[in-house]
Amino acid sequence: MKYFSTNRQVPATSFAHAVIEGLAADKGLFMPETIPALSPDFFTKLPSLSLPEIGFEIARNFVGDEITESDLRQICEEALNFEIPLNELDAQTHILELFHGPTLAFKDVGARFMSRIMSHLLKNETKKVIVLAATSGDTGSAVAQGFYQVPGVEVVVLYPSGKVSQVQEAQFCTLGKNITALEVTGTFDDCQRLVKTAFADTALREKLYLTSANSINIARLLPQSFYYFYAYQQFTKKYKGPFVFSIPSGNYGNLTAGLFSWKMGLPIHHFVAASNANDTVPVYLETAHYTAKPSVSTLSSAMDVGDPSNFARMREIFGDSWETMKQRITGFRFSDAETRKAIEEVYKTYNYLIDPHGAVGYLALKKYQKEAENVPGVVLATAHPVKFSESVTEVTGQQPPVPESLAVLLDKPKKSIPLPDDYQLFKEFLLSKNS
Ligand SMILES: N[C@@H](CCOP(=O)(O)O)C(=O)O
Repeated sequence: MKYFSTNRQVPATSFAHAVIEGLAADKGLFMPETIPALSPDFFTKLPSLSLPEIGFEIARNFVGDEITESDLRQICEEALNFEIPLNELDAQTHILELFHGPTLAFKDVGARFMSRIMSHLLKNETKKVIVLAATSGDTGSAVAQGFYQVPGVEVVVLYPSGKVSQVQEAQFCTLGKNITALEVTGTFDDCQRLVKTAFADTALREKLYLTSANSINIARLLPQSFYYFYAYQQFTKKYKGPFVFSIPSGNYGNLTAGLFSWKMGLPIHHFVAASNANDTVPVYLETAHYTAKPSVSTLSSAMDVGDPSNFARMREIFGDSWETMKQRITGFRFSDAETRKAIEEVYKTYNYLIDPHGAVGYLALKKYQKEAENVPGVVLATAHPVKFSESVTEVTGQQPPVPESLAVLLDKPKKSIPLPDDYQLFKEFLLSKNS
């Protein structure tokens, strides 16, 4: 399988090269030349496959012979070693709990898979690799955890100062060793821009071995498709007929991974893109105009993205046709006041604590069911409520229990380096890592 850049200014390349490069030199995102339709045989055996087996069956189509089957199987087994239960609130409302991994967010799936793939591909590399991750909260935690103490790898996490939760900050600012957190004066989009500028800086890349751990990296994105199959498997054990996925969206990696699953043949009826005030994609779906805008701070802060990277991949999937995209995806936006009300409603109706991102997903599902079609839906619950304890407790009066592993981090001193939103300063910092 070859991978091309969405900007089409560089030649198509191998899986290994696309993963190690992260972002193409022309600032495009790597896409597989085809998204293969999975065989009827795969769908026949899907009901009895475990999550790691699903991961292996999917990944082998994208990896080809660049990693042996036994190594790929082992990577899937190690990376996907936690539960992703589908919780039924009622027949119309299902919650896919993606937050049972080590950092309590859906990013654990992608980051654990990617860190193992990268370690495998780089096992004979002698140069130090610098993994860059821009984060609005969850990616930083999962990537830091995934690469912590991996020999030969330095992780640099850029996050917007004051715009992530206390728990998220503790997860990537207390580890030390090969993990450095840069606290940027700016927004997530500023962090993402700094990272993308570094990738396009050929002089810098001649000196440093850089790669990306955001969903711009195909090895971070691909595993996010695994759980759509897993959710489908669980859902269809009990229900027949069409259902939709409602996806809390920021950088749109999660929704793009869902589109990959659909292209691979998973019968997903429709996608609901659930957004907060950072509604660039819902506005596009309504108007056919994509206009990146500065992100604004909201309660669902991990989704505070004004210029989502994966929109370039979404465009590719739909052949740049707005009409076709809009037939498959409906976008909604919700305010913080609505999000708070949804957290309260879910708690009072179902005795279930949902975090602000899941709450936006819940709202979008309910709106879709009311305004478009009343089919059952699966909301992707992207983060554990304890990661957003402040708002969940304030609204419900219930404090989500703090797992022991997290309590330990919360007691540790925060280590971060302040960084103005200035590319030259960022570059100097990166160069200093080379010494
Ligand atoms: N919501 C993200 C922002 C980065 O998204 P990614 O999926 O591209 O890594 C976060 O929590 O950091």
